[in-house]
Amino acid sequence: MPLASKEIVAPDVFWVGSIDWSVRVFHGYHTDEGTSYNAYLLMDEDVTLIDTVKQSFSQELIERITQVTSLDSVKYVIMNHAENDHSGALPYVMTLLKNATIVTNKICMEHLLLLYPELRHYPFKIVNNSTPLVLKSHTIQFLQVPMLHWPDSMFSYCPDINTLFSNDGFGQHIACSERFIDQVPLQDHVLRQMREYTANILGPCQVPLQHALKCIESIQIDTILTGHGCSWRDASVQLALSEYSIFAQNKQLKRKLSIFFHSLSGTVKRTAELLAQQSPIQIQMHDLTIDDLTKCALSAFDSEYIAFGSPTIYGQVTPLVESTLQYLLNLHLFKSRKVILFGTFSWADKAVIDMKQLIKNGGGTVVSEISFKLQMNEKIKEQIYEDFKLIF
Ligand SMILES: Cc1cc2nc3c(=O)[nH]c(=O)nc-3n(C[C@H](O)[C@H](O)[C@H](O)COP(=O)(O)O)c2cc1C
Repeated sequence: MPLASKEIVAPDVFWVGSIDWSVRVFHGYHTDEGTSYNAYLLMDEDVTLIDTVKQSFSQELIERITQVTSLDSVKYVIMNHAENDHSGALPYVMTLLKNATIVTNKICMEHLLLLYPELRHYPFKIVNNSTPLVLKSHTIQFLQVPMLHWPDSMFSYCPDINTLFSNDGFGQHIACSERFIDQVPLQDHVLRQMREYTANILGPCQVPLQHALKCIESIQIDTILTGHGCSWRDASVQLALSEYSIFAQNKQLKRKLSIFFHSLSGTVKRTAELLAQQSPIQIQMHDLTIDDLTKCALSAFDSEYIAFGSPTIYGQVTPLVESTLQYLLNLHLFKSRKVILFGTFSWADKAVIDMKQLIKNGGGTVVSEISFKLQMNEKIKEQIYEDFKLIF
């Protein structure tokens, strides 16, 4: 059966990826809506496969390729990044693509050979920004975008069709039957998923992102074909670029307060609710016993204000608060944010002290500390009121 025509995603380019409808956790990231592993086949006399899929979808990838062309006609397999969601199928695929050479950068080749030693039996062609791959009727240029989000990450760009193969760049974890954002009824939803992906995967990558945007600013892009989720074409290309540009400059911050708390018997929870009541700005509330880290990162992503609350338990902040706080710190999500800490104790406050230390180590700015013994009183309420007058 030939591949459906909707899988022609750019002139001479077929989508040959896989949709993972049921994956819900992806290296710790909660993929509530599944994801896709997008691979592409560029039809030329020198047929070129761009990226592969997760190992469990290897056979599906082969079937899709054979719906378009013979396996023997594939001459190159470009690997833009070595992580297993893009490379897992590569060892199997190479056993069947008898005439193919793996095309990638030096770091990516090193990663691939460490992950899959059997690949040493196949030819590699090492490329960089100044060594394009010249096919019979197309040229592919390579743009190294290190740390977006691994040191080996690169974009491939085909100027003949103004198409950027962006791998993890501009992606989102969504499983859907549409290939482009303009085919999806709720485009805001795709943007939200892209922000969630950005917060959780690219959080610490603002500088590499600035570099990547600089690399592509002078090239004509009609289509961005991503490694996950929906791709971008025509007018939506600008939307994708402007989303990334906003994040690269940390301009996504809004007047919003994200409150994260853990409460064993309700005191900290009641305090969180009081903060929400007093706040003159939009609130997002996260009970850490319910909300996962992925959602917490998305919430913090565009919040100018972040509040964390914990009781002192066994002489310290609770592990749940500590790990969430550390996760957000690792993703640089305290950068330029104002932080409010609140906690309760029975005999010696330590939770607020611990949280403050963590935030100080991570370069955040604490603007208010609220700590009280067992029960909130009028004096504490007054402090919150006064602090909020100054903060907001
Ligand atoms: C298992 C347990 C351990 C606790 N350990 C401490 C502690 O080490 N130091 C302290 O001052 N209070 C300790 N407390 C008291 C709590 O910090 C206090 O009751 C707090 O107000 C509880 O907040 P919550 O109602 O939001 O859970 C402990 C309470 C529990 C239940």
